[in-house]
Amino acid sequence: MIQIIYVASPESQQIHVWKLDSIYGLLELIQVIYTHGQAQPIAIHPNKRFLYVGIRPNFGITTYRINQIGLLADHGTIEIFSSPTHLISDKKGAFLYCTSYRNNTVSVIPISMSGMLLGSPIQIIEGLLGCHSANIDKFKKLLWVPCLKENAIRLFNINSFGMLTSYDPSIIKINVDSGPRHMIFCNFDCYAYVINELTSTVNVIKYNNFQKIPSIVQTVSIIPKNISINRCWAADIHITPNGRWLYCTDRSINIISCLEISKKTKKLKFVAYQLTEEQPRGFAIDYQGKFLVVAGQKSNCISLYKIDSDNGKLTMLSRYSSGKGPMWVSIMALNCK
Ligand SMILES: O=C1O[C@H](COP(=O)(O)O)[C@@H](O)[C@H](O)[C@H]1O
Repeated sequence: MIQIIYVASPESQQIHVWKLDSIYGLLELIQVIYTHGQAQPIAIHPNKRFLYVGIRPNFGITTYRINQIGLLADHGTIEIFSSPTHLISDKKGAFLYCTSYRNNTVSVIPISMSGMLLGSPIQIIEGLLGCHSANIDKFKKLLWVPCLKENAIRLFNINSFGMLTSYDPSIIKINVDSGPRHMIFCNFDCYAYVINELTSTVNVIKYNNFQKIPSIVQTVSIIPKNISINRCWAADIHITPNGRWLYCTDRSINIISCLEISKKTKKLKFVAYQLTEEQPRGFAIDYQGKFLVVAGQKSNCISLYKIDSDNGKLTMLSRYSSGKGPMWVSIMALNCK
């Protein structure tokens, strides 16, 4: 399995394309792209032939064609009306959802059969205060939008035209002053994990396809007990494909924390932490759950770690300079669906 890592660096307006050598635990730089502005959020089409990146200050989304070895070719940029913070496509790759923290909006952008973005958004949901990401659950029917400034997750039905309508209930309240930011879903059961930027905690949420009200079943800190912290500043959250290990970053003390997901209850237990790159805003886990790549927005480097599948511990394998202000990491396996 050949895996390619894409790292967006807004300050140097670059995307660095790395090839993972899983035998020797190394990354090989195979391409550097100069973007049409400060590149931040990345999303990859489910067919793995297109990569989308949000740019600013001239708000836009650039489409790159991905060739058979993972290299990118510019396929044009559409203008959008808000600062892109997060991108995600629906599971069929027919619609792209662009979340804007600064403009409090989620925009719905249609994707053509060929993977090109079809111009202006067909819908813009406004008034989502500090919305930081848009996430689609395992039933592929709901869009979950953590709104940092509302301490809530807004829920939307995704209809067959990709358009959004308020779900009932329309909102999941999170603890006051938490600042929900990013989230991830368990692949095997109806559980969601939300990282809260302002308290560096994770909420475990149980949901169901027919049960209307998702419920918070646990809130756990990602900060080690032996570390005193003046300010919480959590960022990203990801789970290994086997659903056993959950990782989160905090940018104030530059750590990656590992929490174990109980097979039975799906609740979390803090296991270990790893000092890492300075201001680790984005990271990704590879398709086999063996490697983790984290970007340091202030260190201008990325680190490659090996994941110990038995205890979740991380071992640093190698480290690389990767643009200026690297902050988004996406990993794609070239030859697997
Ligand atoms: O995590 C954060 O993200 C927000 C939104 O990112 P942006 O680049 O779209 O503004 C950022 O404003 C905030 O400072 C940071 O903590």
